[in-house]
Amino acid sequence: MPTAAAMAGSGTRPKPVYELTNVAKTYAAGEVRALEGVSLTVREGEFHSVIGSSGCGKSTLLKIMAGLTPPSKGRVILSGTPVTGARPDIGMMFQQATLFPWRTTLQNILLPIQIREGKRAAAAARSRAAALMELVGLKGFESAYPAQLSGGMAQRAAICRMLVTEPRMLLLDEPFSALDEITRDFMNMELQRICLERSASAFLVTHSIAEAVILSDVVHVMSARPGRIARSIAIDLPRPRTLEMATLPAFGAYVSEIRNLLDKGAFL
Ligand SMILES: Nc1ncnc2c1ncn2[C@@H]1O[C@H](COP(=O)(O)OP(=O)(O)OP(=O)(O)O)[C@@H](O)[C@H]1O
Repeated sequence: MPTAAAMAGSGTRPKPVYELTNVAKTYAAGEVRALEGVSLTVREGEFHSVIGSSGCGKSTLLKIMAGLTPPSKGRVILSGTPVTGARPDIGMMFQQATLFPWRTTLQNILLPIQIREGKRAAAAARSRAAALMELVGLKGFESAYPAQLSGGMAQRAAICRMLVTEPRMLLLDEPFSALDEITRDFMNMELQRICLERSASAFLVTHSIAEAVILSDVVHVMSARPGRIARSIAIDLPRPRTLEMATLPAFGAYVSEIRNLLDKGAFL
């Protein structure tokens, strides 16, 4: 399968999904400049990551893209229309699974549909939710409560909840950072598989350079506050990516390039 970077070079570029132009954000009546002049384009089926030092504005960027907070300046377009609030075509996932403890796993997964379309629509989506649970290895846990799930299983349930509305765009804020390394690697490969199967686009906030490189078509390196995109690096490794690719010289070269940029952070 050609990489997104290779497709970009061949002139058959997929359509833009997200287009951010000169996005800026200030907090505290302009006292805190969190983001400045952020412009980027995520195309159909592409996986992008953003990496940068703590407090450089990564989560702020994701919240703006999700329509959870407005930019102070600039434009955010998703599938041709401005993002002005929460949208059904966006799926989000955070560091904590935040499942409701009094609802079963299946009921938690169906919740976004119940909230948006009511109980009848949620009931009609049960078989879709069950298929998703099978896809992520949760078959048989439909009636289990969150307290009966391991951390990895709870995150898998959160993936199902994110996907049940069939979003084309996934926004991910360090979704697996609370998991142990082995589970995290496994979940990242699952995430890739799901994105490839559904041609979904994704935008991931991470602190892990290796995670960003193994998953992404493009890694955006942010400068220290106010966060700007210092460099966008196209990762030209074939898909599907495998964990073994971390031993390739090209992988090591990307990791070193990003680490060097981050080390110079304040001067970018
Ligand atoms: N609601 C808010 N009010 C005031 N300042 C805020 C608010 N939210 C974020 N900030 C500030 O904006 C800056 C960017 O915050 P943000 O959470 O986006 O950074 P981050 O890169 O995601 O950090 P981390 O990697 O530590 O999670 C920080 O200096 C933070 O203190």
